[in-house]
Order: sequence, then C-alpha cells, then structure tokens
Amino acid sequence: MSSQVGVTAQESLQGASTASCSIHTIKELAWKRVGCSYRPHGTNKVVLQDAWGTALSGEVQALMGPSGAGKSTLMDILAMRKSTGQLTGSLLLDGQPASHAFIKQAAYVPQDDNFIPAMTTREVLHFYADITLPAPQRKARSMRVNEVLAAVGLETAAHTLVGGSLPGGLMLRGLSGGERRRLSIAAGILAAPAVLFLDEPTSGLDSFAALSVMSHLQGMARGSGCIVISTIHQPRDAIWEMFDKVTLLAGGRLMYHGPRTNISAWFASLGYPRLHGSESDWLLDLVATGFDKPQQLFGNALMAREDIPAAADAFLAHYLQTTNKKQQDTAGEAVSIHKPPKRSASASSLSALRSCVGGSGSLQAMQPARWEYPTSLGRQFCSLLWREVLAITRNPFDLAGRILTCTYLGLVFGLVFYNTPADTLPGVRTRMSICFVIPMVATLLPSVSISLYTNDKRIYLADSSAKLYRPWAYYSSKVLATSPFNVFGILCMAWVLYGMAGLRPGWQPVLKAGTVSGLLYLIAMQAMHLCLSLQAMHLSLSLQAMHLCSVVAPNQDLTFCAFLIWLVINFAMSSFFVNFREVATNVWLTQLRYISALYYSLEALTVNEFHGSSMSCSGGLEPGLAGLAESALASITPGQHAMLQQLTQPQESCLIRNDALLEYMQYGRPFGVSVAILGGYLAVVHLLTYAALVLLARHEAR
Ligand SMILES: Nc1ncnc2c1ncn2[C@@H]1O[C@H](COP(=O)(O)OP(=O)(O)OP(=O)(O)O)[C@@H](O)[C@H]1O
Repeated sequence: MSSQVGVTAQESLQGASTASCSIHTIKELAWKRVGCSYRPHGTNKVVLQDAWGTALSGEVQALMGPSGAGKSTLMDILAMRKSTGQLTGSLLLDGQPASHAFIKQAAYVPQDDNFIPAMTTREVLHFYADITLPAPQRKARSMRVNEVLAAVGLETAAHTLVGGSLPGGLMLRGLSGGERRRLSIAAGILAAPAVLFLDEPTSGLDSFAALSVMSHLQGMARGSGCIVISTIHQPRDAIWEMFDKVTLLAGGRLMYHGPRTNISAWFASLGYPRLHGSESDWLLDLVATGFDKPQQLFGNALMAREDIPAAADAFLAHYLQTTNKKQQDTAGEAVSIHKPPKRSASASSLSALRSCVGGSGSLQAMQPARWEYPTSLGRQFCSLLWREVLAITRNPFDLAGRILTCTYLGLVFGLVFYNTPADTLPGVRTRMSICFVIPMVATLLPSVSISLYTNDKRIYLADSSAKLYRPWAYYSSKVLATSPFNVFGILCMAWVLYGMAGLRPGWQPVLKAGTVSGLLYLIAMQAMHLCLSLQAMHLSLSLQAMHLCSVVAPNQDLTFCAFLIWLVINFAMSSFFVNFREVATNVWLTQLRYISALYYSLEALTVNEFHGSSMSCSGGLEPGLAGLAESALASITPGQHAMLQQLTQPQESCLIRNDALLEYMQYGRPFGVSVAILGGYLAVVHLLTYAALVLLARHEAR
C-alpha cells in the first residue's frame, strides 16, 4: 500500500476525532502551470500542459478525462510520486511552496491493492500501522487500527481474510470488492494524511459498493478536513454529486477545473450545450476524440484532437481571469526540471518532486535527500518477517504441495535405486548416479514454482513505489522466512532417496549430504529469483533481439529462458557427462565448470560417499562384462587375455580403493572446501539478486 506517513506517534494516535483523516490539515493545495513531457527517441512528447487548480480543506475532487488524458500523470505529480519525465510547474501549500515534507502528509491509494490474501483485514492494517506509524507501543498502534476500521466501516470484517488468488493459483474466499477497496482506503488513511489521492477507488465495484466507498470518503473529508482527490470513470449520479470540484483533462490539456455545478454552464458558453443523460458521461463524450462522433448522438462536441487546444486555451484564460492570476505572476515559480538522478527509487522520486515544487521558485540544481522512513529497520524487518511467515503458513496447499512433491521424488528415485549394493563395481556406478540425481533434482525443482514468485515481485514493486520500507528489510526478512521451508522440502527428497538407496551410513555422511542438497537448492532458488528480476528489468532484451522469445509470451517464459541458460551450464559442466581430463579440445569451454553449482555439489556428494572407503573386488568383473570386453577387443593379445582372466577371477583379498575412483574423476577437493565454495556461491547470487531488486524498484519509477 502506499500511505506516506510522517506524523508523530502522538499525532497519529490522538483521540477518536482524528480517526478518519488529517490532524495537520492543509487549508489550500494549489498547483500552477503543471506540465510533463517525455523525450522518447529524441522527440518531445508533451503529455500534460498548463494544468492549474486548487483544493480546499474538506473538499472531494474528481479528476476525469478519457484514457491517456494525463490523469495519472497529474495525480502522481500532485502526490509527489512522479520521478520520470520533464516536469514543470509549482505546488503550493497554504500559499507557500511545498517542501518535500508534503510527501509525508499525503497518501496515495492505487487502483490495484497488493494485500496478502491469507491475512485478515485487521492483520493487514496492523502490518501497515507497524511499518509506517512511528508510535513505539503496539497498543497505541492497535488503537489507531481500531479507529480506522471504524472510520471505513470495516469493524465487522476485521477478522475476515482478504481473500483472492493465492500464489499458485488457488482462490481464497474473503472480503467483497467494496470491502477490499475500503481496506485500501483504510491503509491509506492510517497515518492521517492531509491529502488523500485515490486512483479509481470505485473501479470494479457494483454501484452500491461504489456509493458506499465514496460516501465514506466524503464523510472523512468533511469530518476531518482532509482533501480527497480521486480519478474516476463514469460515476453514477449519486457519486457525481458528492464531488465539490472537477478537473477535466483531454489530450494532456486542462479543459475545466472548478465547481462541479458550474461545469455545464462553462461548456455551454463555449457552444457545447449539455445533452440529455448523465452529466459525467456527457462530459467524457464531449472531450473524447479520435473516433467518429455522429451529431445526432453526441450533439455539438469536440470532434478532433485539434479542437482541444482552443477549448483548453479558452478555459485557461477564463480561469486566470476569474482567479485573478496572471501567467507572469508565476514566471518565477515555474521550474523546468531534468530527469531526476537515479540514485535510489526514493531519492529520485524526491528529487523530481522537489524540483516540481521548486523551493523559492528559481531554477535550482537540488540534491536528492535521503528518504527518511518513519520506522526503524528493525521494526520493518520484524513486520515483514511476520507477514512472510503468515503468507507461507496460511497457504497450506503450497507448503504441503512442495513437501509432498519433494517426498514423492525421493520415493520414486528411492525405489529405482533401492538398496544399491556397496561392494560391487556396478553398485559403485549406480551410487555415483545417485550422487548426481540428488543435486539434479535440487537444481531443477525451483523452476516448477516460478509462478509462485511473480506475485511477490508485484507486491514488492507496489510497496517500494510507496517507499514503505527499506529494500534490505524486505530482502532479509524474505530470505529468513522462506529458507527453512525451502530447505525442509529438499531434505525430504534427499534423505528419503539417501536412505532407500542405502548410501554411506552414519549421521555425518547423512548430514553432509543434506547440507550440500540444501545449499544447492537455495542457490538454484536464488538463481531463479535473479532471473525473475532481470527479466522484469528487460535485461533479457538481448533474447528478444535474437527473436528467441518472439514466439513466447513475455514475463514468465522469459524468466524460464534465462533460468534455462543457467541450468544448461550447470548440467553440461557438472562433470557427470564429461570427464574434463578427456576433453582435449575446447579446454576454455570447460572453464565454465567453475560457475556450475552442480559441479561442486556432485563432487562434494561423491567425495562424501566414497572418500576413505574401499570395496571388495573378490567377485570380479561380471562374466557378461568380461565377455563383452573380450569380444569387443578385435585382436586380443595373450597378455590382455590373462589380465581379463584375473579381473574375472581375482583373489579373495582383492580390494579396490575408492579414492582411486575419485582421483580418476579429478575429485581432489576436500568436502569442506566444496561446501565453502557453495556457501560463497549462494552469497554472490544473493548479492546479485539484491542488487537486481534495488535496480528493479528504480526501473519501475513512475
Ligand atoms: N514514460 C512514458 N513515456 C512516454 N509517454 C508516456 C510515458 N508514461 C506515460 N506516457 C503517456 O502519457 C499519456 C498520459 O498518461 P496517463 O497515464 O497520465 O493517462 P491517464 O489519463 O491516466 O490514462 P488512463 O485512464 O488510461 O490510465 C499517455 O498518452 C501515455 O502514453
């Protein structure tokens, strides 16, 4: 969620009269000459131009316009969340240039919520309260949660699950659409914002639920003096009448800003008299261009995009005249800004916002300040850890499914390799195969759960755009919460197979095999997360350039492509298929084995199984194998024949040193060293994933 919080503990937790909205009300929020343009491929694309307006304490305002009109752009600028594009204009709070402190007085409720379906309404609000309210006592934060629950009429649904699609696709029943929207609003007002921005608060709701949400918002604005600015599409009449003022945009131009009750009269004065039907529908029909508008249906309306500037210029002249403002009054306040430096998501956003609001109004090169989070890293970490653990443990199908899948794989392979003999040559070969199967499964398994993690990415991006917590708090809590469950699953597979196949007995080898399997699984899991982040950043564009992915849908498939590249290197360089000593050519290619986690794991497991042991060879070569060797050798010499005889009928004391096998395979690395390398590998993949996560948040800047 996206509440921006900056009130103190005392402020946020005062009496019930402050339940719904701001304690520090802003009497007037004004914006002047606000504009935004982009420079795609060297061109200049103006998406918002010369937007003016004011909002008074307690007002509810509608921001309307056809698709692409610039509504989200304007709202992002007003909410100080815009960090891309060239921004111009100024923002005033009670007549003073807004400082970056405003970002903490405003809340932004996005169209799509990102709640964990398995959490209850109260738990969701508690999470946001813990993470955003500076109040040190949990009891005080609980009181605030109760106030907000009452304010949005969700007291009776406090213990209802949010519901929705669980990671993995299962649907969980929970809050209704209207209740869910009210929960979004509740999370937005927890910190008592002075201004509440909402993106389509009624979208997807039936007309009754939409009315109920809007009447709550109106009640809050009137009761506490906070300003509510909301984008809206096709409001029903009862909702339309709740708006005090309307801002109408078309093609990035301001067509109207002022009292709702004057809007028809204004357009009539331009020669566009109101048609029958709902006023809001007519307004949208009036300014929407780009399609055929028969006169009998649309009356006198703006027909083409070229008609927009004249109507917008007429309104601007009228607005400046009636509000007694002159363009030149603001000449000093207009601030052209450059694309903010991308130091961090929060810093870049602040930079844009501060340049937009422009201090004294002169063109200044302002340094982005560090975003100050309202709560400590420790609190954020604990709250996120709690949310992660709830999300995992309340999705039993995912948890049980993962454990059952792992156990099933262990059982199937265990049956195939059941009771492998330890003292025959074929037995050695089979046990080497098992040493490959365990890490093979650990490497492949994460790919079946890619879809489970795409949801995580969405939640993280939404939270990070609201600057709710430090990326490090998210990352470390996520790793700590998920790792034990991941390791448990893979241990089920590895130990079931280990036991059924009858690999080297003793608690130490068993523990060592578990350590290698767990580490490798965590590495593979992390590699998959890394691919997911890289794909999200479109770093896999090189694949698209090669048209490799032109036949597959983007997103998950691209992640799989990237993960597959890593998998192929792991398998090809695992040393199971190729003995590197035997590869005379392409020696440089074999160096890739050093980035194969499977290579280190296979070596560690093989060493664990065979190092320091020996086996009896008194049984000799199987007769079939000896016969094959004899017939395969075209011209066998008497000496060779004698040797074969010895191999098929050796002495009773014949003993094979298993270390000779390890030497042949070039497995000379001690077990501890391999584990240390795997640990280092895991640390590197974690670092890369974390870096990708931070970059991803920047990449998704608004
Ligand atoms: N990064 C960008 N580069 C180029 N153009 C952009 C960029 N971001 C947005 N735009 C363009 O800006 C215009 C306004 O977009 P905006 O999202 O503000 O419209 P909107 O009125 O909110 O539309 P909708 O109702 O469909 O969400 C659109 O034409 C959009 O394509």
